[in-house]
Amino acid sequence: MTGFTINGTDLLKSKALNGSANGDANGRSNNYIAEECPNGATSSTSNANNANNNNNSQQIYVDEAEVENRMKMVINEENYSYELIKEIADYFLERTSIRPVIGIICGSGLNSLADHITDIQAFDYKDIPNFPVSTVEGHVGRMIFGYLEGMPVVAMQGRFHYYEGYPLAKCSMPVRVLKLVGIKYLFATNAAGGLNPKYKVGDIMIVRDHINIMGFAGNSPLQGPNDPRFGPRFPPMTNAYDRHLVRKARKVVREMGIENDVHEGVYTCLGGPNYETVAELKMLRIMGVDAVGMSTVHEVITARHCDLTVFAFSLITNKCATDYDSSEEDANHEEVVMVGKSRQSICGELMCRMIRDLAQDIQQKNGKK
Ligand SMILES: O=P(O)(O)O[C@H]1O[C@H](CO)[C@@H](O)[C@H]1O
Ligand SMILES: Nc1nc2[nH]cnc2c(=O)[nH]1
Repeated sequence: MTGFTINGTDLLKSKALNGSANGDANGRSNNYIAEECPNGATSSTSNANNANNNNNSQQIYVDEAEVENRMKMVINEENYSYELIKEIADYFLERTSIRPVIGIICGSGLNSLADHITDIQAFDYKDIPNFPVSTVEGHVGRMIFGYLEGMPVVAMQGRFHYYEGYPLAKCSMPVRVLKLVGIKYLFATNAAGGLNPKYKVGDIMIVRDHINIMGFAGNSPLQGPNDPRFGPRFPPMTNAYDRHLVRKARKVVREMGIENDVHEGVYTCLGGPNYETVAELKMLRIMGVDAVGMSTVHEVITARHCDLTVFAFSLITNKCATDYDSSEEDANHEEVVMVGKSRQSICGELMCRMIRDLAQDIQQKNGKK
């Protein structure tokens, strides 16, 4: 329970005195008074010393047990332990005999990528213990196990975004689940705004690299204690997007005859949910960004940390306006989802051909052993 005193008047005194389950008879011993300092900082002192404090400063009563509970919540939210992630992985392993080699994350409007999977076994996120739920339109919220081009795969129809209120570590926690389920490759897809002036709506950008803008501000999915069972404290990111898979994508795109509509470029993730201002987009372009989204980067960092091989592509769902007189329509999620749906067959074909090619490589490698 928290209480507030303003100018010496205890606004929640009755609650503080009567309602504290953990406090003493006066409901006070486990409480702290946080005093608002003149410079706006907050200092905490045991309320035993302050019970009679009647000065004009603002005071905030904070219940110790409540603080502890909230700290636990924060720690648990942001740092899913290895054991908890293993429990989620085991939930799947106990319910399906499929042992996927590739994990696929379907971007906004790209749920249909999973339609190519056969012999499916599907799990709704809401039924998976300790799993978050999808709250964004265009993200179904289902984990699908099955076979694609003969390869055992698992696809996430729906991902988690920072703007939904999930910390980055929780947004990318499913990648660790998939790692413990056994995948070796992560194929991430997303919808993104095209910042490179050459990109058209409906084009595809093979992600060559990313700029982790949220990381510039110290926000990382790997923040907090490192568990070496997942990976090292300081993982490198120079080969974040596997160069062999990028080369393979180039070949596949040529075979499909779509090379004029496909590019290689740099993706960045902003926190969202708002789209960018013109000034922000100009700055991102100067930095070398080709496509802007609100996902993928933290998933890829988490994937590389646990040594998964990553391939990613963005579907360009809108063109980013970099001048104030631009005739581009304002970015909006309806358009994003609609373009996703209208380009589902080309995106699906790219994904299937990549996986077919990769399956051949794996078979060849295994044959050589
Ligand atoms: O990255 P995905 O999930 O594909 O979706 C992108 O599209 C949505 C905005 O329209 C945001 O969620 C952004 O991240
Ligand atoms: N941040 C961002 N995310 C998107 N997702 C789809 N389009 C966009 C965009 O223009 N900006």
